[in-house]
Amino acid sequence: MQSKEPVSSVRTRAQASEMLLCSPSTGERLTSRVPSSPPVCSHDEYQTAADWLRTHTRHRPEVAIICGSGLGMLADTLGCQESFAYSDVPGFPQSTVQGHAGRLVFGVLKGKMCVCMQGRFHMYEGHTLSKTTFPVRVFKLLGVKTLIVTNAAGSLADGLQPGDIMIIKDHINFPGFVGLNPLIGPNDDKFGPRFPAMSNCYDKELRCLATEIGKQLEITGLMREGVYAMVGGPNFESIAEARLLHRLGVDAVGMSTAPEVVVATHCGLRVFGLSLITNKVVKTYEDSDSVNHEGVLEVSRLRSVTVQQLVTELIGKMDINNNGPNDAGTKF
Ligand SMILES: O=P(O)(O)O[C@@H]1C[C@H](O)[C@@H](CO)O1
Ligand SMILES: Nc1nc2[nH]cnc2c(=O)[nH]1
Repeated sequence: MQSKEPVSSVRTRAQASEMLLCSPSTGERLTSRVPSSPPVCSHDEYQTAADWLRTHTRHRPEVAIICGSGLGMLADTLGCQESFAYSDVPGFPQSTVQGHAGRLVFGVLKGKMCVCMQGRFHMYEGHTLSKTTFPVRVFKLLGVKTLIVTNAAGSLADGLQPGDIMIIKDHINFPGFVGLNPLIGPNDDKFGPRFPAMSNCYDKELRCLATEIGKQLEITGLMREGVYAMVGGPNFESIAEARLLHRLGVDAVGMSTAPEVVVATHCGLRVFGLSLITNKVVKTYEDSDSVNHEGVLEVSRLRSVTVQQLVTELIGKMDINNNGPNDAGTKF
């Protein structure tokens, strides 16, 4: 049977989800956004941000770096710096988490033009996934070829200790399993295909190069490859959740990265990712330890120089013209 509701009063999905966030008694809005994928950003919004940045800096970055919790000091090592507060860049959301400064820093590292996000956006902050990953598409429009993602994560693997560096070999995007994927919504063909493969999303050559650099820096004892799983957060894992993740073969768990990597892979960027292990995830009821964000930031800061050295050497040695297996040719 056809609905008799006039067209003007038919609610869009976005409007309906907004209504669910209103107080039933007063109609007052309880929160501004839910982390459901739509509404998505338009191509014009990415383009506006990229154009704004192009007119405000002469830097033309080839490599983009997203700094994880407490790892933002990497941006301070860029030469010939120019930086912008996220609040000044059209369309950029704001960072709300301690340890994420909220600055976009352009500069040169080992002769390569880079742009570094001193602070990322997380789904649990209330950003839509489209906004969470907004900078990645802006970087693509700016001409970036390689994305480096770093994060702080808790370890489930017995061999990974706080202070260790896990090169991300693959990820499990748990929010994606329940429909929280940044690519949901109309596909923007200018960025990539409707159904992108994710089987090569962490570039093998860059992973091997990082392992070689680890040997030169004499930090192989701290390094190994592993699988990162993204959960929604903001709470850390219950013991039953930790055990589940462990049984599923997850080596490290965090609250970011996977959406950025999905969007980067979709638009043909070559990706390298690493997790700094900041804590062991509690897996037994006898263990009285408990994780907190301050502890995460403390370990990140203690290891940030080592992470900086590894990333800097990687950038210096990477072949910028090799776009990896996901590149289907630039469309811009
Ligand atoms: O931005 P990342 O993934 O490094 O941040 C991790 C996950 C949470 O945001 C926070 C928890 O301490 O650190
Ligand atoms: N989900 C999750 N994120 C983290 N980020 C840093 N440590 C952790 C952790 O133990 N769990």
